This record gives sequence, structure tokens and C-alpha cells, in this order.
Amino acid sequence: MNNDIERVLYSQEEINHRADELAAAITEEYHDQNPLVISVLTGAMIFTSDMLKRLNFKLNVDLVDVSSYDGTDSTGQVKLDLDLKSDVKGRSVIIMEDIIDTGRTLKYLVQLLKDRGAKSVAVCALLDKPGRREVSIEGDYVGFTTPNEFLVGYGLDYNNLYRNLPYVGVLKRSVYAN
Ligand SMILES: O=P(O)(O)OC[C@H]1O[C@H](OP(=O)(O)OP(=O)(O)O)[C@H](O)[C@@H]1O
Ligand code: HPA
Repeated sequence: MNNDIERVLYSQEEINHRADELAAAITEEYHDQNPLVISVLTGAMIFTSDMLKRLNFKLNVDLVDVSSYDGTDSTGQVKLDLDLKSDVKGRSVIIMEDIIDTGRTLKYLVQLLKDRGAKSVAVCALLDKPGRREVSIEGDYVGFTTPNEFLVGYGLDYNNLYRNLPYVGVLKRSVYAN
């Protein structure tokens, strides 16, 4: 599995350090708001788990599953595969994502939550790839700004592989180019 990685971009240690900083900023803003933290499956589960352990105040957790990628390509169609259990009306919501790429996933989700009456919707993303953006959306709390390369590990996948790498790395082109 590690042989398929061209280079490591962010090590576990770097991610841990950045997660501490992001959690401190979120805590300052949300510690008295009882926010609803929404993890976007499947990619965000590892990052969400790391963040939740650092958010030491009253909050609720829910999951949503949306997908739009086929291999390394965005299909452009965001599908809601699993909906939330919670009512978001009047709630301060924080979405946890692994990566903002074209921005389509988050644009869809933020709109959905606003349509359902959320009081506020913030986005916390481990990675942001602004060079690939196709719709206008920004993260409120971003771990790292990345180059335009296909990344795997720490939740990010290629065809549902590599999610369990304990770092974020660039996938070798030879793995997906024909
Ligand atoms: O900004 P975008 O271009 O929309 O890309 C970002 C989304 O793509 C990935 O999800 P994917 O659809 O691959 O599902 P997954 O989380 O199950 O891997 C990733 O986890 C983000 O949710
Ligand atoms: O670089 C990426 N890697 C894995 N999944 C993704 N979804 C959007 N961008 C990426």
C-alpha cells in the first residue's frame, strides 16, 4: 500500500498539531453554543474522530453520507446516500470534511442545512484544494491548503482504498493512469 504513494504531504504529527490549533479556534467560538457537529462520510470519519476528542464542551454529533467521485474524477452529481437523524432547525452546525476540492459536496450540504433552518453553518476541513474549485465555497476552519494533486490517506480514498494510511500522501499516477 505504501509503495503506491509518491510522497507524504502531511504526517500524523503535523496533522495532530494542526488539529490542536483548529480545535482551539472552534472551542473559542462554539463552547457555549451546543453545536451539532456533522461528519461527512466516509472520508471525514478519521479527521472528525480526532477533532471530537479535542472539542471538550457540550455538543451533538450526527452523520451524513454524500458521494460524488468515481475514481479520481468528480461526477459533478452529489448524491445523498444517508441523511441526518437530527433536526438542524435553529442549531449552530459545524460540518467536518476531509477535503474541499471542486466545492460541490459542501455547496450542496451547506445549502441543504440552511434550507432546513440551521441558525449557522460553519465548515471545518482538514484539506483545501482551492486550485480546483468550481463553485464558490470556503472553509471556515482549514487545516492545510494543498496542491492540485490527487491525495489519499487519513480518510481520503481512491476507489475506497488507502483511507487507513495514517498520513496524507500523493497517490502515484501509475496507480490510476492508463
Ligand atoms: O469538493 P468536492 O469536489 O465535492 O470533493 C470533496 C468530497 O469528495 C470526497 O468524497 P467522495 O464523494 O469521494 O465520498 P467519500 O467521502 O465516501 O470518499 C471527499 O470526502 C469530500 O466529501
Ligand atoms: O484528492 C482527493 N483525494 C481523494 N478524494 C478526493 N475527493 C476530492 N478530492 C480528493
